[in-house]
Amino acid sequence: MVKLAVAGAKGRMGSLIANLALQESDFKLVGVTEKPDSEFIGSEFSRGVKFYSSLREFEERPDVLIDFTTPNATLKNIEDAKTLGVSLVIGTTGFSEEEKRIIEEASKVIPIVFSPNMSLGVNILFKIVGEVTRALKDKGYDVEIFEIHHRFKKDAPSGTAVRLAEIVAENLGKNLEDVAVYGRKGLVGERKPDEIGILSSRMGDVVGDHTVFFGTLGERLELTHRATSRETFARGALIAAKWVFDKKPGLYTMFDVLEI
Ligand SMILES: NC(=O)C1=CN([C@@H]2O[C@H](COP(=O)(O)OP(=O)(O)OC[C@H]3O[C@@H](n4cnc5c(N)ncnc54)[C@H](OP(=O)(O)O)[C@@H]3O)[C@@H](O)[C@H]2O)C=CC1
Ligand SMILES: O=C(O)C1=N[C@H](C(=O)O)C[C@H](O)C1
Repeated sequence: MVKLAVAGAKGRMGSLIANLALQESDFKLVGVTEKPDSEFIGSEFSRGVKFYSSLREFEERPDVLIDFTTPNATLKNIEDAKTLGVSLVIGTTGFSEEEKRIIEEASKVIPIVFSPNMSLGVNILFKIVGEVTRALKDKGYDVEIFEIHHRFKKDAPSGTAVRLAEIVAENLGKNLEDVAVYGRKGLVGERKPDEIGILSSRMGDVVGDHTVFFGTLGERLELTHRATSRETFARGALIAAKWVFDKKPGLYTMFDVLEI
């Protein structure tokens, strides 16, 4: 049985993950967290499980912490997880390059699964996009990435769109920041052949749509993933928690977890 902690348990993802974990006999939910100034600290989440302000306050040490919060909160949790020897599943997005390096450093001490998207479908999309990019390289195809999310999302572009753009750039032998174009406005001139366009929309309750376009003169190929329920991410995070708890320190992705 995996002793589990869930960060940000009042949030859209945190609450779903914690509630699903309570229904699974493979997990014992030993506590959940919210912001230190939250009115819920000290109160009951469900079935005797308490809200804590940090991992350090837990009465029972968890094996794994699942974190879908904000970059600042995740960085704090990483420090506590390193001190206490707790494995991590990080689904939070919106990290700077410097913050990603901190996660990489921490993975020398504890095992970390870090993925901007825990759904099987998107991880298959990551694979396919790499393959298609290699197949169409130097054949005159423009690559553009579109993403749509709900109006409450704080970071843009989505972590998934950034990862898709990185995969395209890696497979074209480019450095993403040299070729990325984040939206367009004004007299921007003709599209350069090696640009990777990344466009974000926010509306209503869209759970998460991602499309990678490969367009040339006379045709375009569109690879789309649409999430219709957050359960797909939450179930992926729980699979990752079961997988990571007895692993050696290292930085892992859902490719490792799902063996794809
Ligand atoms: N990898 C994946 O598959 C997926 C990743 N995500 C990512 O997960 C993150 C969270 O998304 P979502 O659940 O929609 O966001 P929410 O805003 O609904 O949830 C985040 C929760 O974390 C809480 N929080 C903030 N600071 C702390 C802290 N210091 N300690 C504990 N809790 C804290 C927030 O509290 P408060 O509201 O009071 O600030 C909130 O309850 C985003 O980065 C999102 O992009 C989302 C879906 C799938
Ligand atoms: O904030 C969200 O909701 C989501 N965020 C992730 C991202 O930024 O890629 C994954 C998913 O699309 C939902």
